Formats: sequence, C-alpha cells, structure tokens
Amino acid sequence: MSRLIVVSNRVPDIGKGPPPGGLAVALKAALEQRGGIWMGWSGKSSGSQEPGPLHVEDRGGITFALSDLSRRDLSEYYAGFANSVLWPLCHYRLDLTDYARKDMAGYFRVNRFFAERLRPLIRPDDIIWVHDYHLIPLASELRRIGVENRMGFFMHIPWPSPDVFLTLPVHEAIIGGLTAYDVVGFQTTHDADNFASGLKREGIGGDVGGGWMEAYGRRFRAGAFPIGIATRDFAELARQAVRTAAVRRFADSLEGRDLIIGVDRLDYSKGLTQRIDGYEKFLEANPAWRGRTTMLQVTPKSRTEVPGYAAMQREVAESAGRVNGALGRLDWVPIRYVNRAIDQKVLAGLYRVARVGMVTPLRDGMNLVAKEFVAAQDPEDPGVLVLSRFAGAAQELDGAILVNPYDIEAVGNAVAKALSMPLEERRARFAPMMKQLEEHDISRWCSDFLSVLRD
Ligand SMILES: O=P(O)(O)OC[C@H]1O[C@H](O[C@H]2O[C@H](CO)[C@@H](O)[C@H](O)[C@H]2O)[C@H](O)[C@@H](O)[C@@H]1O
Ligand SMILES: O=c1ccn([C@@H]2O[C@H](COP(=O)(O)OP(=O)(O)O)[C@@H](O)[C@H]2O)c(=O)[nH]1
Repeated sequence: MSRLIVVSNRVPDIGKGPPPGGLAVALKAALEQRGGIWMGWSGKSSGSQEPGPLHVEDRGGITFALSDLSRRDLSEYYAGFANSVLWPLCHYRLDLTDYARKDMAGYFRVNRFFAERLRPLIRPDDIIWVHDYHLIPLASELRRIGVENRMGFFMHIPWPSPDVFLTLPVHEAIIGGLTAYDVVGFQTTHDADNFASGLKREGIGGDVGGGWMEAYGRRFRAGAFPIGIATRDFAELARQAVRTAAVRRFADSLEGRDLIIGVDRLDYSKGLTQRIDGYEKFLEANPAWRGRTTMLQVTPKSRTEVPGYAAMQREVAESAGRVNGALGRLDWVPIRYVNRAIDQKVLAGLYRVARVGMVTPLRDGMNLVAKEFVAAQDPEDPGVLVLSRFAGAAQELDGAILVNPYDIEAVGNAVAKALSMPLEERRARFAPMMKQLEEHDISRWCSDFLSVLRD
C-alpha cells in the first residue's frame, strides 16, 4: 500500500495537548494504516530570521514534518492573501477583501518554500493529499520541481459563484494551481458546480461528466466529498460527558431553564451578531419565555492578527451586552458569552444538555458544530438544530429548522418553534439526521476521497 502524505497549514497536536478533532483522528487513522507524513506550519514564527530546518518528529505512529515561518511569511501568506483575500472572497465578503500584490507574491513564495521542503521526503509511490485554501498552488510547485506522484486537494471552505471569484485579480493562477491536482474535492455539489461554471464562463474548461472536469487542456477528477465527523465516538463522548462534574455543575447553574447553545470561532462568516439579534427578537416577541431560557455562546478568539477580526470581537461583545442590559433581570441573564475555547469533551456534554443548537453562519464550508450537535443528542429526547441554509451541512441535515440568517425575525421565530417542538416531531427530525451522520462519517469521507485519488 502506498504511503500517504498529508499537507495542511494547521497541523493538530496529535500525541500532545487535548484530544484532536475528528479530521485529525480520521487522517491519523489513514496515516497509521499506510504509514505516512503530516507536513505543515509548526504554529511558530521565526521572527525576522529565515525559518530554521524542518522539525521532523515521530508522534503516535506518524511522522510530523513542521516548518516555522518568518514574520513576513505569516503576514503576507497567512494573515494576508489566505485570510484577507481568499477567506473573505470565498465567504462572499468582497467588502472585506484587501488584495495587495506583495501578499499575493508572499502566498506563492511560501507555497514554493513548502514544496521545496517536502520534495526530499517524497517517495515515488506516495500519495499526497493537500488541504485547504492556504495551499492551492502546492501541487503546481511540486510538479515544477519534478514530482509526478498522485496529488489530491480538498477545499474546506466554500467555492463562490463565478461573479464573485472572478473579481480576484489572480484568479487564473489560482484555477491553474488547482488543475495541477489529480482530484479536487469540495464540500458540496453547489461548490463543485460553482467551480465548473467559473471554468466555463472563462472559456477554459468545465465539467465533462462522469466526475471529471477539464481546464487548460488537463483532465482531473472533481466533485463533492462532504466532510463528516467521528459520529459514534462523538455520541459516546457526549453520553459520558453529561456525567462529568464540569457539565453537571453547568447544567445545575441553569436552574431549570432551557439551554440554547452556539459554538463558533470569532469570525464574521459565522453570523454572530445576527444570531444575537435573532434571539433578542425572540425574547421581545415571546415575553412568556423571558427568564425561562439561557443562550450560551462559546466563541474562541481567532486570527487576531487579521484586521477585521479585532473589530468583530468588540461588535459581538457589545451585542451580547446590549441584550443583557435591555432584557436581563436581577435573577436572569439572557446570554452567557464565553470568549475562549472549551475542551471538546465538555462541549459534547453541553450540546447534549441543550434544547436548541444555533448554527447560523452567513456562509460556511461545512460547519462541524452542526454535525456534532446532532450526534451528541439523546435519541429518546433530542434537542433541535436551527441551521443556516448557507452552511454546507444544510445539504445533509434536512431535519434541522433551516433559516436564512439575514432574516433576523425568521431566526427569532425558529428559536420559538424549536423550544416548543413536541417530542414526537423532535424524534422524527433527529433519526434521519443521525442515520446520515453515521453512514457518512469521517472515516467514510477519508476512504471515499483516497479511493478516487488512488484509482
Ligand atoms: O487555522 P485557523 O486560521 O485558526 O482556522 C481554523 C480552521 O478554519 C477553517 O475550517 C473549515 O474547515 C471545517 C472542516 O472541514 C469546515 O467545517 C468549516 O466550515 C471550514 O470553515 C479552515 O478551513 C481551516 O483550514 C482552519 O484551520
Ligand atoms: O471552544 C471550542 C470551539 C470549537 N471547537 C471545535 O472546533 C471545530 C469547529 O469546526 P467548524 O467546522 O464548526 O468551524 P471552523 O472553525 O472550522 O470554521 C469543531 O470541531 C468544534 O467542536 C472546540 O473544540 N472548542
């Protein structure tokens, strides 16, 4: 069996720190099965110095090859082109894109640097699987220095419609970068269709049927491979977590109120202020519910070095403060806002305690929180998921109450509907979602992608 090489900007701390998420678990299993390497950024800056040699280390049966990046690299490649151009563009926020040629050049330079560092580690029959928008040009850089191995790419974030994507000044180089892969995977058919129609619009190729696309005369496999979670393990984690002291203490602190939970990185794509406004609308329109619900919003800080994110932090805190100030009482705070990461084991228990899960991004590639919330429920007495129709997860979780997150009143009405939904309907909505998550879990995602890449 050929070895697997996974490349991603962010590499989980397998064997160190808290338990890794589902993606790390699945890739770890695939890497252990075949033997392999996980390459990426070490998470550290070498400051103004050039990065030293790769840190190569065996952990939990996997070889990690991690590279530091200089302050300039991180500013131009990570905070700059990846997170101030590609991320807002792919999430339909053209108003937030901040394109600079210097950052674009830094992005391609870091991709070349990763390719050159990876090159000596590659054996002829290795399979290479590259993840996410930070590393689109990696395959073309590897091909340029003579690497002929099978290479696949998975895009974790949305692929926008051509009208949006073609505003990117270097769209040709980005599309050209993708065509150097043998397989290109997207989260949903909608993303894959957007990509194909962009090729067609530009007259450089398109969908040629049977799971194949063509661009610049090169054929490659492309399509939707929706990412899953480790469903059974997560359900078990939630069952155990509700018995732990931390989750019991939290549940007691609710004093019989119904819990509404939101868990999102602090990111403008997650629709946090709109969600808080929706909850306020719900409380205004349903005074009988005041004092009988608590919304817990868990929002760890993210990408603080990127300008738009610092402003977000203020906006979300202000929104939560405004609602608490306007509607709170001496003995009741409508929203509890936690601005740091919570261990996933505790989260699993909180999801199970909650009556309603609020997942209302303005745009999201998939949104694993939506899937985790469903998997964590008690099948006999499940909570209800309120889900944005603009999250990739909405293509699969049709038992959720689907909402348009831009319609604040609709979000408020969805909260009311979720809180008063009869048990029978909750069960009827939950069962098919759980079946879908069990049948399409993270191991299936991994093996589906790798079998197309291998064949
Ligand atoms: O590495 P960071 O800059 O700290 O950001 C964290 C990750 O955010 C994004 O996650 C996406 O992937 C999820 C799994 O497929 C998907 O459910 C979600 O919708 C996406 O937003 C990003 O794509 C990752 O590369 C980042 O590491
Ligand atoms: O305090 C937190 C917040 C989030 N997460 C995890 O972070 C992931 C977030 O993934 P998602 O696809 O929802 O969004 P992303 O942040 O990747 O855009 C999920 O597995 C969450 O369980 C966590 O462990 N602790």
